[in-house]
Amino acid sequence: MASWAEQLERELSGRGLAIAFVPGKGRGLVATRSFFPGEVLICQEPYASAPNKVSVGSTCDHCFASGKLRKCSVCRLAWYCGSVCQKAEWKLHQLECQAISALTEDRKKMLTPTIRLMVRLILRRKLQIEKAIPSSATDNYNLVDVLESHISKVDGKQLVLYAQMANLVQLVLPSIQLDLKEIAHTFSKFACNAHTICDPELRPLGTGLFPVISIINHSCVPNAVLLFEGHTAYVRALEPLSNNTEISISYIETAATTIKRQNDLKQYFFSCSCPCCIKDSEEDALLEGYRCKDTKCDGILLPDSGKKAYTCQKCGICRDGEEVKKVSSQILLLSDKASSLLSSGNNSDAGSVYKVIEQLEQKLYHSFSIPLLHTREKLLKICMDLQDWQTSLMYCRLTIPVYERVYPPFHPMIGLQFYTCGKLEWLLEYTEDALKSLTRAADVLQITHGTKSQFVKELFGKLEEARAEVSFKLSSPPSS
Ligand SMILES: C[S@@+](CC[C@H](N)C(=O)[O-])C[C@H]1O[C@@H](n2cnc3c(N)ncnc32)[C@H](O)[C@@H]1O
Repeated sequence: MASWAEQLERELSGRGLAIAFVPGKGRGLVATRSFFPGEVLICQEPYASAPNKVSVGSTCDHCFASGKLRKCSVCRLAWYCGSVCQKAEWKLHQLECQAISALTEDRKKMLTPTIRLMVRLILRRKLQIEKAIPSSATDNYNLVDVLESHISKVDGKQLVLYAQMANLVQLVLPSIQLDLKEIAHTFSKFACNAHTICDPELRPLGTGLFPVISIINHSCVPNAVLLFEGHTAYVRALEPLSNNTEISISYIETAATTIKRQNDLKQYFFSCSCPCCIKDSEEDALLEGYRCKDTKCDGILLPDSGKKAYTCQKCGICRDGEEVKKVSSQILLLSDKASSLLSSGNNSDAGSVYKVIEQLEQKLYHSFSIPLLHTREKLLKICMDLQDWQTSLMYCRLTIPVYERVYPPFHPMIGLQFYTCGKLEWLLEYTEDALKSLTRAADVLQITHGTKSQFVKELFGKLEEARAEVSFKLSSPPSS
């Protein structure tokens, strides 16, 4: 019988994929035929998954769907959207349920999503070993066994934490004799291999381990994107891929300076050398850059030594370092106030403070700067929550040119922002604008999310409605 590795190789080859050793990166996934933009390269259900804290009770433990859910009456921790999911999880949850129910209330509180992910992983492996549930070429523990862990590079403090977490897992599963060192090692694998399961609008729902998808390496300018339908992970091509191309996805938020991106990648123990990370720092200066004193100039400022002054790289005008420092500290002070208002649920007052911050940031930063973008994103969310559609639309429109600058053309964030813009325009009866925005959204999202997803089908429906409305308006005689 073929080994699990040969079976996996065969399975991948049938899909036009192969595992290759990529210098400096370890294993990687490579295309062995061409793929078109939007084509699914690979899809996989999680080997193990767990909802995050916010999603418990609002997301089905099995399929990650939201809606009306029913709680497991025994452990009172697991939630399911219906009997199909409850049945699909039953053999695993039965063991999990017994373990959780035996815990004291204090211990139950220690069941973080990561601990639960580990418990479910161990139980799944046990059930597969006992052949109580099936395994396959892409669904077996051997794939988890060979995942990169970087355990030798993990610092002492983190190792202690992993050891404590392993002890806790043993307390949850007292009937299974665990190798605590191996469990700590597996926690380290989670850190560089687990993926955040998101809904179609990229809101995080939980964490999952998808061991075949984990073979895909990172790039800040990826040629593929990982998204989810329910709990199933889909990797789609973002551009035409030819034979022998290494497939890459992004592990992090890429709308950030190189320093920030490299910092976010630290948990994966590598330094990215993608084209975006090795090019000169002009783009970085723009992303975190201050604006020129001349409001008509769109130049970027670079600091002189000692940051006593900042000089515009376009017109040469200088901005005083002290003035920049003063505005920056005003913003910092207000940001603390705004975020504490926001976390106490006072959206209206938080919105007022963020509006002041946005005004100050407009004076300080270049219009493409990331801090200004983030403030406008917060204001968009707050105004949407307050149902202030007109102001929401204003902030949404302001973010789009920045998104188009900082993300590649087929990035889900661009599609989603056009979608939000289109829905707001539709609501405010700017029908022609809505049609344009929804069309732009559909162009991007049918590549990133696929034409068959419910989310894109709904978008197509709205687009049809907007098209019909615009052509009706054009064909109706103007009222006298
Ligand atoms: C999710 S795994 C990807 C598969 C991995 N290469 C393997 O051999 O199993 C993440 C790990 O792959 C490596 N990696 C991913 N992207 C990389 C890149 N762009 N450059 C160097 N190493 C990378 C790092 O070791 C990282 O911790």
